[in-house]
Amino acid sequence: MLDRFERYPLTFGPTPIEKLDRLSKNLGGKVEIYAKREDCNSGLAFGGNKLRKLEYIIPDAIASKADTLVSVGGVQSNHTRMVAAVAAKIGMKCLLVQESWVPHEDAVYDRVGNILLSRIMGAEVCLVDEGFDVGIRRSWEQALDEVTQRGGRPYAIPAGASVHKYGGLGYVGFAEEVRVQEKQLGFAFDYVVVCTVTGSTQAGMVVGFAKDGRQCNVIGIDASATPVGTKAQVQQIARHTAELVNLGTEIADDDVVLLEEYAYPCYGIPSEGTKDAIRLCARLEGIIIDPIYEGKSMQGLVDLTQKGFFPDGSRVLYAHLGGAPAINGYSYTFRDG
Ligand SMILES: Cc1ncc(COP(=O)(O)O)c(CNC2(C(=O)O)CC2)c1O
Repeated sequence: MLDRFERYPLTFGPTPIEKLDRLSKNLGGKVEIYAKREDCNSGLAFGGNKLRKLEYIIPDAIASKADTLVSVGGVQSNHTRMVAAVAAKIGMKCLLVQESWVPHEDAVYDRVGNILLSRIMGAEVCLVDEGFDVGIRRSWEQALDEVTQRGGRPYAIPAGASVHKYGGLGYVGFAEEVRVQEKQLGFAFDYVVVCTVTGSTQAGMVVGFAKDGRQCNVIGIDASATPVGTKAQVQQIARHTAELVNLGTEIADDDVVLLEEYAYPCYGIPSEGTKDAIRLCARLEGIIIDPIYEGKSMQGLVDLTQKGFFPDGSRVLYAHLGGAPAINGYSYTFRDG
């Protein structure tokens, strides 16, 4: 599906799929839970899902003769950390807008984790007091202008690299990769569970799995707490990406399955259920997930399994998209473990 698109290698290659035996057993043993470890996909600054997306965006950045990657996220954005890492790797400058997306309680929230890593990697980090939104940000547009006014040549990467014209391609590739691994495993997964915020991860999966009719088996767990806007963005990106790769079939609104009930209390703040899911995953599988994103998709996976959403015998693939560094901004939240 992606043969005609240039890919700039930023990852180690196919990410491993591992069976989560202890978690599966703890949840009743009727559903087989596996994880695809996108969090271990690269040596670039702890990796994660944005690098799979950026592999299809960076060729365009290089071809445009840009000298500065410009992007945006919350203070503990994984996306901006990965943009900083890629800029360092390919020898470009990096300007990051970090907005106040999270009403955090931790005194060191803007000094540890992802934002610390971005600073160490040499990105210019601008804290902007603007609230959360998955769409195009005025602060980011102003940053693009700023680079131009300085005589630089900016390359625009929107939040999560999602509404970028190539933003969905990486996770079309994810689906292609899973199909190859399924042949090796000798079975096909019945469901894929994925965290959704700016939308191109799920959108790419929907398009990629539409190739074999499994688009509705991609279960998006909303972590934006703005589900109407996020779902619309996933649908828009999926339709655009389907055209780009000549899918040959329409992506219908209902092809995007987005569950809203685990995003509470708001973007970036974990509920007790989220914190329990983080502890369960850590204590049963030694796998670290974060309070902003994967903690909420794991909360969804646990709850859905416990209430019988997946028929007995289902094989469920949990996409671990990364995000662990952000947990350092939640030390107060987890002060009791
Ligand atoms: C670890 C992790 N898991 C899932 C997601 C959601 O992916 P999408 O934005 O493609 O829907 C992010 C995104 N993070 C954003 C960021 O700024 O880091 C784009 C919001 C993520 O980092």
